[in-house]
Amino acid sequence: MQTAPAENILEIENLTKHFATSKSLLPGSGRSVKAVDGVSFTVRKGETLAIVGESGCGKSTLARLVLRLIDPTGGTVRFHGQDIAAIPERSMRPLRARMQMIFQDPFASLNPRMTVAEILTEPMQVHKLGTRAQRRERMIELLELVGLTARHADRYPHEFSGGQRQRIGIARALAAGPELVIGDEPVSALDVSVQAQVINLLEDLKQRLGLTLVIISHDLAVVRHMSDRVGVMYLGKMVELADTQALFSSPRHPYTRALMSAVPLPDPEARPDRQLLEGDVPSPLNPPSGCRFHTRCPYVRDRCRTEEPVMGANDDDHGVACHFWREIDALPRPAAAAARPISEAYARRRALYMERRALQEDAPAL
Ligand SMILES: Nc1ncnc2c1ncn2[C@@H]1O[C@H](COP(=O)(O)OP(=O)(O)OP(=O)(O)O)[C@@H](O)[C@H]1O
Repeated sequence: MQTAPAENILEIENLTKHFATSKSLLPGSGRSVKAVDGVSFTVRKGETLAIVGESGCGKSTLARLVLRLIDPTGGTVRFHGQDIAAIPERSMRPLRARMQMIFQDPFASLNPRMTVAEILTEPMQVHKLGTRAQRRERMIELLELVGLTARHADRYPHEFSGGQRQRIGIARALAAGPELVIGDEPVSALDVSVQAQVINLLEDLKQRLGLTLVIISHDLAVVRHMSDRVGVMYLGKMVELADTQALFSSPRHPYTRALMSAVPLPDPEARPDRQLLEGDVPSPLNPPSGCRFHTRCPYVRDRCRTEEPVMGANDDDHGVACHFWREIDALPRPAAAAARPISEAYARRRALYMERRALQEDAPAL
């Protein structure tokens, strides 16, 4: 018996955002920041999809485009089949309740002049949900859902710790009952000891409320722990998309391979063959021709300089935008951090680290 394929909650096709620079306003100058440049992928109902990549590769812009917080330059974003990139703002309003965002910085994203009760009831008011009494009741429910209590309702954001503020940010995102939640670096501003608690909370809420999550992160450990699938971005392009297990055990794109081998491990002697990327990420104002990664790729060939590789879904659902990934895959693999068998020493230190993290003690750096 065949199982039905998972329903797609989002279908993103050829999504593009070029930001005009002051120079590009001059006719014919053509200078714009190609922040997101022809990205296509789907998000399946109930999954956690992570988007990873270095700073400036376009992750946050992608998140904002998906929620239509900014308008795309081109492409489509279909939410349950409806292209939200094309509809007027007024038609977007009811959809906003169904798609919400958790921001990176819980210090900046909560209005310091509002009480927690006001912060959490505001989205319900905006979306005209329930009576005043029902909203108050729901606000208390939300607090309890994220591990706070009714006692916290009349306090102001500055009275909370970073972790508690992020819990309030999560409760606010859940207030209008969304199906899709996008977390833009949801734990990267938090202390390591608090990160694990917030990650666990997000996973628990996802299960209990049947949410679909998209997590934007540069932290491969967070991504590996939380996600079902991972998309890797480089300079405005998606270069690889695969199940988390497949991506970490056999990364195909030279960029993904390098990204993973750059993850620091506790035992430096265990990784003499670490593959470091040379040079800086080129400017998105003037990205390289052909494959955008060719200027830093250790396997570059002539074709890469002129012809752009396109990511097609392969038979096993592991997409990669590289002309030569098959040949590269057949070469001896540089020890990708996540792919190598974990040594006993590393496993012991990792277990100790996780234990301390759970106990909220000062954890030694990994
Ligand atoms: N409003 C804007 N105007 C002009 N350029 C922008 C704007 N927003 C983002 N950019 C540029 O677009 C590119 C992608 O930025 P984005 O914030 O999406 O990257 P990111 O991967 O999320 O990086 P980070 O992790 O540092 O936030 C960067 O070069 C950035 O400078």
